[in-house]
Parts: sequence; structure tokens; C-alpha cells
Amino acid sequence: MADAYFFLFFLLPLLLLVVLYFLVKPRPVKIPIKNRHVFITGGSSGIGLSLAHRAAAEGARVSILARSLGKLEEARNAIRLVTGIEVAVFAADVRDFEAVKRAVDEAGPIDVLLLNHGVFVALELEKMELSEIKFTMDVNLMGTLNLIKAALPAMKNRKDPLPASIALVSSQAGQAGIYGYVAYSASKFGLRGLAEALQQEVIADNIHVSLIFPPDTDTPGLAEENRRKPELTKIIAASSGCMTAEKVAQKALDGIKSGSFIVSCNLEGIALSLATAGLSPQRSFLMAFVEVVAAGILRIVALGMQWTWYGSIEKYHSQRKGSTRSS
Ligand SMILES: NC(=O)C1=CN([C@@H]2O[C@H](COP(=O)(O)OP(=O)(O)OC[C@H]3O[C@@H](n4cnc5c(N)ncnc54)[C@H](OP(=O)(O)O)[C@@H]3O)[C@@H](O)[C@H]2O)C=CC1
Ligand SMILES: CCCCCCCCCCCCCCCC(=O)[C@@H](N)CO
Repeated sequence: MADAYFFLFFLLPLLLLVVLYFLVKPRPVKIPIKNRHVFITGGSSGIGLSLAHRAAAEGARVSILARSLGKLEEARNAIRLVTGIEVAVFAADVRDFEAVKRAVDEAGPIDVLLLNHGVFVALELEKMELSEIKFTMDVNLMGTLNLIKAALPAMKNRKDPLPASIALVSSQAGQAGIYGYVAYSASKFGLRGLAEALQQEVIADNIHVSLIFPPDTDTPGLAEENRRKPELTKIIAASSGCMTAEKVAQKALDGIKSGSFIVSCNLEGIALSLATAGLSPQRSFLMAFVEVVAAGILRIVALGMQWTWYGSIEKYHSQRKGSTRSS
């Protein structure tokens, strides 16, 4: 009996750890940001602004890009006030490849390309204009591809032997489809395929991809989104709470520096990432161990999550039916 326990709880896990240690690829990597060029899209507001503050405070040379020059200059002043550091600003729409290319060329070779720009409207697909749907895909997905296309040649040619990074800000709505986010989830799930494929193409150039998955985050963008958010979107998104932009920026930068492919921001996010590990690369054999051991149980947790969400959806519809009957 004691032998069986010894095998099950000691020998087997130990064997698994050893196997995973040799199995995980790409291998772990550390990406320094001090004295390196960090280029942040959407760096004038919310999470991007916090990322810019943090990167500057950690000694990086920071460039930020967004559409509104006014907001960019405000951000530059705010960062100078706190850190004494001057960030470079670039006004361009990520949908405009030529404008993006000019900005990236002017900014100079990038060591850490942080693609954080994004737009979001929470609304049922039926209520969304086709133009809004296209806008979401164009900014979140095509905008990201434009930036990568524009920046990659110089990133590959950099003289610096240190590893470089391309980090994409997705969303937990890019790990699980959420009511009200048909277009948005599509754009954010798209980033995952992009990231997985891109990592295989740029690994030989010592460029490492990170995918960041924040929950609801207190930003100007979220405040705007909340003004017309469906009740069910609020209920379902509440499963993961809300974080501050500073905290998300800290988690994101730590994840990038540690070379993690998948970067979660809170506890629910860790569970979500374990449950959706799929065929994403995992550089840490310890995290791979947790993924393997937790897989079965997390599928049950995920099904429980769906049970709750569909329960809310059923309740919402039955209440609505009740109220239309009585009115
Ligand atoms: N806040 C949240 O709840 C969550 C956000 N996220 C993601 O995090 C990222 C940042 O979100 P958040 O900080 O809330 O957003 P904000 O709306 O606060 O800021 C968005 C930033 O992106 C810029 N931007 C928007 N559209 C374009 C464009 N077409 N071209 C260039 N820049 C553009 C904005 O500047 P300007 O308007 O001047 O162009 C601004 O700097 C997004 O990708 C979002 O999807 C993920 C999970 C949760
Ligand atoms: C298996 C374990 C599961 C654990 C719980 C999972 C909870 C998932 C909740 C998803 C919330 C999505 C918020 C999207 C925020 C966002 O992107 C918008 N604010 C637009 O910016």
C-alpha cells in the first residue's frame, strides 16, 4: 500500500517533471527592458499608458503610438512629470500601413514591440452595425498585423545580441467567448493564432512572442464601454473581477521580461490559461507540469463556469418573457 502511494504521489510526478524538463520548447528566455527600445501602441491611455509609465520607470527608451496627438502629448507630459523621462510620441492610425511604417522607421529599431491598441464595444451582434464590426477587426487584428509587418524587418536586423519581444494584448474574452463580444472575441481569438504562428517564424531571430490576457480593467476605454454594455456581458465578465491598469501593466511587463508566451493577470486568469493551454508553447516545465496535472479537473471547472453563464442567460430570458407578458 505504502509502495502504491510512493509511486503515485512521488515517483510518477517526479518522472513527469523530468520528462517535461526536457520536453518543453522553446526553451526559457529572459528579456531585459532596461536601456532598450520599447514601442507601445495605444500608449496614450489606460493599460498602454500604464505600460509606458512602468517601462520608462524601469529605464527603457519608450515610444508610444496612438491616433490623437493631443492625448499623446498629455501622456508624454504625465510621464515626464513622474519619471523625468521623455518618451517619443507618434500619431498614426494602426489601420494605415503607410503611416505606421513612417512612425516605426522614424522611431528606430525596436527591441520590445508592445501591441496594446484596441477598440471594444460590448453589444449583441444583432445590434451592432456592420461598420462597427469591421472597425473592431480592422483595428484589433489588421492593425496588429500592420505594426508587425512594419517593425519586423528592422527587429530581425538588429545588431543587439539580446533577445527581442513582440507582445500582444488580447483579453480574457480572447480565451473564452463572452456574450456581447462576438466581434471583439473574434478579433482577440485571432491574435492567438497570429501569435502561435508568428512565434514559430521568428524564434530563429531570437524574437519571443507574449500574449497578454487581462480581465476587465479600469481604463477610459472600459468607462466608455460600460455606458452601453448588455446586462449579461456585465454578469459574465464579473466572473473575473476588475483590475487597475497599473496592476495589469505590471503583470504584463513581468510576463514579457520572463519570456512567457501566455501571460495571465489574475487568479481567474491563471485558471483560464490552464484550461485553454491547448497547443500554445510553454517554456516553463513547472507550468507545463501544472497544466498536465490540472487539465482534467479544470475541464470540470470550465463546464461549471458554462453552467453558471448559461444559467444567467436562461434566467435573463425568462425574466424578460415574464415582464413582456405582464406589460
Ligand atoms: N479595459 C479593459 O477592460 C480591457 C482591455 N483590454 C485590451 O487592452 C488594450 C487597451 O485597452 P484600454 O487601455 O482599456 O483602452 P483605452 O481605450 O483606454 O486606450 C486605447 C488606446 O489605443 C489607442 N487606439 C485606439 N484605436 C487606435 C487606432 N486605430 N490606431 C492607433 N491607436 C489606437 C487609443 O488612442 P487614440 O484613441 O488616440 O487612437 C488609446 O491610446 C486593448 O487592446 C483592449 O482590448 C483587454 C482586456 C480588458
Ligand atoms: C476554467 C476556469 C475559469 C475561470 C473564470 C473565467 C472567467 C472569464 C471571464 C471573462 C471576462 C472577460 C472580460 C473581457 C474584458 C474586456 O476585454 C473588455 N472590457 C473589453 O476591453
